[in-house]
This record gives sequence, structure tokens and C-alpha cells, in this order.
Amino acid sequence: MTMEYVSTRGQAPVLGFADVLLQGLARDGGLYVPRTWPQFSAADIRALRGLPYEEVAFRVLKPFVGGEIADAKLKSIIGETYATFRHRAVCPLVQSGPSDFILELFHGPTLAFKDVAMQLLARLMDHVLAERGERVTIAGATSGDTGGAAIHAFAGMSRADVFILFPHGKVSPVQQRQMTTSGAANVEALAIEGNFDDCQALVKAMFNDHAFRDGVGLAGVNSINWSRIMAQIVYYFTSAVTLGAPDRTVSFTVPTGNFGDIFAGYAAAQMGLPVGRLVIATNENDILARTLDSGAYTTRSVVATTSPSMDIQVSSNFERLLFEASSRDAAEVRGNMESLKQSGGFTLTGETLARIRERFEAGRAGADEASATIRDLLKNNDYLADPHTATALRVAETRRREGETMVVLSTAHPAKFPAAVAAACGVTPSLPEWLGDLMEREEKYTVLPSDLKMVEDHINRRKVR
Ligand SMILES: Cc1ncc(COP(=O)(O)O)c(C=O)c1O
Ligand SMILES: N[C@@H](CCOP(=O)(O)O)C(=O)O
Repeated sequence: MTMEYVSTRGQAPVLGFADVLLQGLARDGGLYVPRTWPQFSAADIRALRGLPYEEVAFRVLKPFVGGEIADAKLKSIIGETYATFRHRAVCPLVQSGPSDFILELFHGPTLAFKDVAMQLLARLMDHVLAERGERVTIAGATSGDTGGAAIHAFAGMSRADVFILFPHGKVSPVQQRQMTTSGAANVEALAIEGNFDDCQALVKAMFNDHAFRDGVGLAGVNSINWSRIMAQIVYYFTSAVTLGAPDRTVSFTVPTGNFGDIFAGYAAAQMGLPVGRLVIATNENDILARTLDSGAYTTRSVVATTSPSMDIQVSSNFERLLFEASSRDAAEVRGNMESLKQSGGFTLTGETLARIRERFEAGRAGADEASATIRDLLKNNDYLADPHTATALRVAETRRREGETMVVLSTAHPAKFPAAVAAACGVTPSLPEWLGDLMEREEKYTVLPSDLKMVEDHINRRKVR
């Protein structure tokens, strides 16, 4: 009934669900994962057929929560969460070919897949903080979508101050406005003079500065937080079951940056869902494709692309996969992460690489290929995809296998990236009605250098309590 969580680096306390929810990064710098994977038998999976998304979510999430939130409360939190989505199916499937499907994850309030987990995370945190009578300071890093989702989910919440670090000038205008126009007193967007990796490094450094961390009561909403991954497991179940699981195996292609979304697919497979291949789709920032090719994880400088949310070199959740694929060898993970810090890379052992390749493949599609896919899909299917989704569609296409059922995760609404979509196909997607005035709203944000002390000082000065 209870669930324990262990750190990928093996040197942090073992915690239960509620503590992991409030922790973010483990105190040894690692990421929490469940000690064991809950198991779903074929009968359990078959019993999910025809259930509403909320009920599947309850059944999938319950073992991870480990009894720390009463069932009735968990159900009501899940119900409120997905009532914020504008599609009755929450995450609907659209057929794009004989055995090809697009899983639309962008029907939440900020038009990206991040809402699926963030709307839940905020409500779970609020519940736990209320029970404990505590407040937290949240620091998050974003390449564009996590930030907007977090600000929407936490705006006005009395138990959390939220600081979102985004790379100055490197997110789309819609993404920026979603972060800078909330008007809520408890949230602030910080435009960092650097790239996403700099923002993420600053957030991790804040977690590793234990005096600061304990002083402000730091919590995290990036996918370093286990609850983000946990919530994303659900749509692997709903989509696979809709397509015939457990009697049919389903593969997934995922536009990947921080590796959280695709790691949720790996988790679903570990839980018994018949998942075939998990195909990592990258843009020009192809560190994961190169790693799967060569076994060497070697960082390079990031290039700006038309799919900016994937412009990432240090892919946080790859650490969770390393832990799994090394048979949970925390010493091996620590060695790799130390080498990443010291020399910008590491080399996987032959065994670890082989285990990763048993399930994962990777492919790269550049901006021109993604644009061509947007054009073709509009022409042939009358369907408008955003550049992240298009990257994955192109990779899936080039790696197609006869007879395989393939689901491509569509991670953002095209209206979040109107310039790239218009350049690709001549159609400018418009924002849904409820966001119609977004570009006219007044913006508020602070520009800061990529400097730990300056960011920490700013947060210390600005947090509400
Ligand atoms: C639209 C979009 N697609 C794909 C990704 C990559 O997802 P992940 O970081 O979970 O790999 C992101 C960012 O996380 C995103 O915002
Ligand atoms: N692409 C992300 C980057 C942060 O990823 P996260 O999943 O770890 O929060 C974004 O859009 O911000």
C-alpha cells in the first residue's frame, strides 16, 4: 500500500509520496523514482477500457500515492484537474494513417502537454501544504512551456511563491506572454541572460545550496519532481487501451528535450503496459540521438530552432533512465553525473547502452524537415501540427515499421508557435477564444544575469512571506 521513493544517486533519504512531491531534487542532487514499479496485469489493463480519463488516472496514480491521500480526496483532486481541459477525452487520439495516431496533449489551459501534470501537481501540493500548515517557494526553469503551465496552475495560490526562469529572448512571444501577464502577486517570471540549460543549472544549483533551499523552503515543478512524470504515465495507458491494449502492443514517438515525457512511457512499460518501441525525436539539438548511436553523452552548444522547447543539452530525466538501465546502480549514475559536471559528458557502459537500446530508438529531424511535415500534413490530412509535434511525426515516418501501431505525442497547440507554422505552410494558427487577448495584456518580468547569487538574492527579497 505505501510507496517509497529512492534517489538515483543513492545518498538521499528514502521518502514517501508527499515528501517527494514537496522536494523536487533529492538532497544528493539525484532524482526520486519509486522503489518498485506498481504492476498492472492484463486483466487490470483490460478493465480500463471505456473508463473516463479521470478514472484511469485514479487507478494509475493511486499506487504511487501510496495511501498518503485518501481515495475520495485524490479522486476529487483528479476531477478538478481535468475539468480545466477543453476536450471531453482530455487527451484525445486522432488517426493520421492506417496504424498511425496523434495523441493530442494540448487541450489544457496553456495549450501544451505540461498542463496534464502541472494542473494536478499544483492541486496535490496545495492539499499537502494545507494539511501540514506549510508554505513553499517554487523555482522552475523553462524553455517555454513548463513556465506558462506552472504560472497558470499556481497563480493566486496562497501557499506558494513561484519564480520561473526562462531564457531571455529565446521563447516564442505567446509562451513569453503566458508567463509574464498573469498579474498574480505570488508568481514572477525571471528572464535569464542565457539559454535553457543555464536556467536549469541555476535551479539545480539552488536545490544543491542547502542553506538557501532550507531557508526559503524550496520546491520544484520541473520534471525533476516525480509527480510530473507520474501524471504523464496516465495518457500512455489511456491511448494504448483505446488502441487495444493489453491485446495489442503500441509504440510511441515523443518529441524530447528533458526526457520527462518519454520516461513516463518507459514507466508505463515497467508497470505492465504492452509498449513496443519508444522513439526519441530530437531537433538539431540532438544529444540524445547521438548518445543512442555512440554511447557517448557529449554536450555541445545549443542552437536556436523552430521547436524552442526542445532546445536542450542537459536532459534531466535521462538520469532516471541511466539508473534503471544500470540495474539501479547509483554509483554508476554518480560517476556519470560527476563526469558531466567536470567534463561535459560521459560514456555509457556497454551493458547500460544495450539495455537502453532494447526499448529506445532515437532520430533527429531538423527545422526544414519539420516544416515539410507541417506542410504535408495540412495538405494531405487537413491537420495543423506545431513544430515539436512535426519533429516527432517526421522521425516516426522515417522509422516506420510494417504492422506497428505508432502513436506520436502532440505536445503543443500550433498557435503557440504561429510564426514557425505560418512560415512552414502559410497558415497562421489563431489562439483559442479564451486566450484571444493574450498579446494585448500587460507584461511584467525581471531580467537577471545567469548568476546564482543574484537570482537567489532576488528570490529572497521578493518572496511574499
Ligand atoms: C512542446 C514541447 N514538446 C516537447 C518537449 C520535450 O518534453 P520533455 O522535456 O519531457 O522531453 C517540451 C518541453 O518539455 C515541450 O514544451
Ligand atoms: N521543454 C521544457 C523544459 C523544462 O522541462 P521540464 O519538463 O523538466 O519542466 C519547457 O517547456 O519548459
